[in-house]
Amino acid sequence: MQVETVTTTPPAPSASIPDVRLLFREGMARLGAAVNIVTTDGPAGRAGFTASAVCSVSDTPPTLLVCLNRQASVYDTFKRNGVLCVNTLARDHEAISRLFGGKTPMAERFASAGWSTRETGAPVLDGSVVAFDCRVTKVVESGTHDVLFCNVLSIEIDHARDGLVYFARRYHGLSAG
Ligand SMILES: NC(=O)c1ccc[n+]([C@@H]2O[C@H](COP(=O)([O-])OP(=O)(O)OC[C@H]3O[C@@H](n4cnc5c(N)ncnc54)[C@H](O)[C@@H]3O)[C@@H](O)[C@H]2O)c1
Ligand SMILES: Cc1cc2c(cc1C)N(C[C@H](O)[C@H](O)[C@H](O)COP(=O)(O)O)c1[nH]c(=O)[nH]c(=O)c1N2
Repeated sequence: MQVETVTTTPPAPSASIPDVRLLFREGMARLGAAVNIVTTDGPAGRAGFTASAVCSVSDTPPTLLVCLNRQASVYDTFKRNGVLCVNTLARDHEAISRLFGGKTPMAERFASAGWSTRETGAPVLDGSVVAFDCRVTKVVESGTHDVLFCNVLSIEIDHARDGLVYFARRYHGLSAG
């Protein structure tokens, strides 16, 4: 896999940083976001985690980004495989979001649902609202996270599925109709 990596310098440690961190999280808790299971498979094996830090970058070429904490257990697997699928969750997917967002063993996470594959081999979740099958083309390190820029190779949409958002540290359903 050939990816460009850009590194930013983190701010110098300061006694006030823990307060800023808590305030930042408090603020971000009020910025509602779709919930996704981001998966990968390949030479490094299969892995997946719950992610709300996912967003559109460009439609030409179709590009989205995913922010992944470098301390996450799945980090090395994603880094080595270089492919991923963003599976956007539906209203009835709260339990699987909790499984992939906790310290659950990987086999148990994947045993909880049905999966298929498209171009990259990354697992596509049965019943997702939309699934974006992607190749990672660029990685930017920023603070505790890597920002993964992803070229979207194929998209599967289910227009009938209700959505799921995470707001104020709770899950909320969204009507599709
Ligand atoms: N972007 C992320 O890495 C991210 C996002 C959501 C939740 N989480 C993790 O899930 C757990 C529960 O989160 P919660 O939302 O219920 O409460 P929380 O108070 O830990 O987080 C509130 C909000 O802050 C942001 N946030 C949390 N941790 C972050 C991190 N390490 N880096 C950047 N942004 C972060 C997210 O937008 C989150 O919804 C925590 O362990 C949290 O770290 C991580
Ligand atoms: C609603 C919600 C949203 C997110 C997360 C959690 C939850 C509950 N987590 C945390 C991530 O899912 C978690 O670190 C791992 O799946 C479990 O940790 P380990 O895999 O055991 O390290 C998370 N992590 C991350 O690196 N980027 C993200 O965007 C998010 N978003």
